[in-house]
Amino acid sequence: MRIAVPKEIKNHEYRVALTPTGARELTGRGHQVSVQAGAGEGAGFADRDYEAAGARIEADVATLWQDAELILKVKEPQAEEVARLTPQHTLFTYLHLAAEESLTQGLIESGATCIAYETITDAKGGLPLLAPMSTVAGRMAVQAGAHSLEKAQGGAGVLLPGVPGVAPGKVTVIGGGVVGENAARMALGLGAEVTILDKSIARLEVLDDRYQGRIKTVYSTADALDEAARTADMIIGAVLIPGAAAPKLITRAMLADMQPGSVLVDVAIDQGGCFETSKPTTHAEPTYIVDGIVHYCVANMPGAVARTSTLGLTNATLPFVLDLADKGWQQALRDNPHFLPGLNVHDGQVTYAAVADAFGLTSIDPAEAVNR
Ligand SMILES: NC(=O)C1=CN([C@@H]2O[C@H](COP(=O)(O)OP(=O)(O)OC[C@H]3O[C@@H](n4cnc5c(N)ncnc54)[C@H](O)[C@@H]3O)[C@@H](O)[C@H]2O)C=CC1
Ligand SMILES: CC(=O)C(=O)O
Ligand SMILES: [Mg+2]
Repeated sequence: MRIAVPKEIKNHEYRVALTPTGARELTGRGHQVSVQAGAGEGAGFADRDYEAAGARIEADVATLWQDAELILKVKEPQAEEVARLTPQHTLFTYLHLAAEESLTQGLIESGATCIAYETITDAKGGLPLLAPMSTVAGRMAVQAGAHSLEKAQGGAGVLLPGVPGVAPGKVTVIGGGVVGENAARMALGLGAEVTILDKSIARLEVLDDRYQGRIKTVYSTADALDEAARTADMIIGAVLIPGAAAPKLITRAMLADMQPGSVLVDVAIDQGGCFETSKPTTHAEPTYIVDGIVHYCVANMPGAVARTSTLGLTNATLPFVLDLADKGWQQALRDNPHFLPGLNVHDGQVTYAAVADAFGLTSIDPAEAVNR
């Protein structure tokens, strides 16, 4: 198979979808790997490292895309990348389509086969290609939020651990999955008072057992959200309904109940965000203020720690990449029921129901697409 690895072009995105180690696995099986010149630089991989792994370096981005069958990326395609997609391409990357109607439309019109990392499942009910980046983003959320609490950033001037004689700051995490647990762990490590809200009792049981009362667990209701708004110095949004647009859990009206200079960190922004006042920001300008509340809404948080993130992400994606290369997308998805829900768009049709629902489109069953 002819495989292409473009250089990521989203703002301050330094990850790359394939390491030289991964390239060596692919070329060793007889596949042709072309890597855009400089694609690995931000993650610490030089062109010569890919060449040593048997890959070709391609300087011309148009040629790279035109020659490829399988395109490996990290972030959802940007407009100029969507324009390069054709029916010959299988695209494997994060897509987060429910948050972006124009991207969804662009992929439909491209005719390409588009498989999302974030909707692939595992036998334990998890999302194994989202989890490593959720771990990174959860861990970063507290450091981003703590910085945002400083006065120079518009924050309330609260130091999360407090000092002897001064109580620690309060952090509430909404959604106790991978992002939420990792954020809570970091906040706990900093000495903050930490509460996790979740709709899943089973998940709250796991967290309660794991942290033995050091983290408060609360069933997520409108009352619990009101209480969080009134009391928390920092609220971290970490909910997910796989593939779907995030529910808006903190409304603009609720900002009036928050202490001025409190911080909202919306990690769920890649699925549209779980605060009404959230809008995607970039690492170049990560925060903005609404009604005195600092908002941090970077949609590619792991891109800032590209070395760690690239290694973590590609450990998880490589087995799926090898399957796509060896078998082609149809057979690979037919053979693995957990790979199948990764298919989001094929041949002009949406194949993931929650994405279609977000925009009032119709979808077809991915099983129908792979058996055509
Ligand atoms: N901004 C960024 O750079 C990144 C964002 N993310 C995003 O973070 C979000 C969370 O991801 P994960 O932690 O991996 O998901 P997860 O599936 O592990 O956890 C989500 C949790 O939210 C809970 N939940 C769902 N609806 C809820 C509600 N109404 N109230 C309270 N809890 C609710 C679920 O029960 C689950 O425990 C996703 O949107 C993901 O795409 C992940 C990585 C990077
Ligand atoms: C999951 C995601 O959006 C990211 O890693 O950028
Ligand atoms: Mg996005």
